[in-house]
Amino acid sequence: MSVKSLIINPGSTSTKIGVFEDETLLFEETLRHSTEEIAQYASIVDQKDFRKQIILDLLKEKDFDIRSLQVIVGRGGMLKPIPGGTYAVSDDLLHDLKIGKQGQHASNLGGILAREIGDEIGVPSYIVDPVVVDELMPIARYSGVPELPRTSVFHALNQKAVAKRYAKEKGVSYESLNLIVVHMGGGVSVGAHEKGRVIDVFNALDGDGAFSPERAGAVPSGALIRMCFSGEYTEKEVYKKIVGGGGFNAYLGTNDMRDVAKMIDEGDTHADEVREAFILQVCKNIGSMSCVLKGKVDAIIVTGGIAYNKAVVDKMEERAGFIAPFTVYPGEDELLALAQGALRVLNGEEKAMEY
Ligand SMILES: Nc1ncnc2c1ncn2[C@@H]1O[C@H](COP(=O)(O)OP(=O)(O)O)[C@@H](O)[C@H]1O
Ligand SMILES: CCCC(=O)OP(=O)(O)O
Repeated sequence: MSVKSLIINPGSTSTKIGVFEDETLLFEETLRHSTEEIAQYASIVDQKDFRKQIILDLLKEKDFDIRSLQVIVGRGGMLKPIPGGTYAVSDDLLHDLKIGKQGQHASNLGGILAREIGDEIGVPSYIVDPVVVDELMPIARYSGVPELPRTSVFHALNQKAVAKRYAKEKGVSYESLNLIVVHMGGGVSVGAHEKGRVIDVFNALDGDGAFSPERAGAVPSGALIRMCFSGEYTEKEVYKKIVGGGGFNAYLGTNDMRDVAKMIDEGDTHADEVREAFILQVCKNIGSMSCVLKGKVDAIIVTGGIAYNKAVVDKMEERAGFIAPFTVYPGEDELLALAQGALRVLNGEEKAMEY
């Protein structure tokens, strides 16, 4: 019997929704959220009803009977560090998504909404390869301050999905390759995949990588400490400068790279410089990961929404193409990867992981 699934993928700048029958996509929709729209809500959990309504409206518009679904699958969020896999949204897992065990990010809403809608219609809910999948090698955890270890927070689902897609296209196994995967979405993550494990990654949320449409990435630590203790800002205000209001938002007032491209086309030299700085930072992250892989890099895979921007990708290749050949998969394979994760469990190919 075939399985109909509803897939919910909340990102920082979008909500992506898909309905599948087994692995066949019946319909999908991506709704983009401007900074102003998101700013109306004090916290991620406060966005729940707004994002739920978008999903229910889409199903209604498609005249789709929600009761014909057998499973709801959400993108997994800021749980404790865990191995990759498919997890049922248990009470413990739901609790950790609600409190944001490792922090606040839109992906926390994936599991919360999957469980809420699943419970309403009496079907199971799952998350797959959440953003906290942790395969770091021990030495990658060192930051220089023992109380502040580096952590694995990244686009695990899509990084793994595109790496496996690349391996399949080359007719080899993911476990035989060394890859650098660059995901450029609302956040940016650059991961070193060594023989099927992400042994090092720049944390995409509030970590040490490149700036992104809405995040600061690494900032000078002394200056940040002085800002924190200046008395001019609350903790929440400083955090907002790092996550939400950082990066392109801070420099240009938009989280949408298409706006940035338009500004540049219209002759805005400041916008052009900001974009060049972004490209430089991402390429410096790629260079770092080439050392993690000791120079043995089979390919650099570029993905995420910003990978649709040819000018950005061409300039990146100009700077970092000497390391390894580039392969570009614009957007992401997350909806299908989520559907497949649940199907593997429902078809008995894999056991659901225990949280
Ligand atoms: N077709 C496109 N061309 C250029 N930039 C795009 C395109 N589609 C999305 N983007 C940009 O990609 C970023 C969002 O990427 P995405 O992976 O969809 O984000 P998220 O899932 O984190 O919300 C935004 O800055 C958006 O403007
Ligand atoms: C929290 C890590 C994943 C991430 O940054 O996702 P978005 O780009 O969708 O915000």
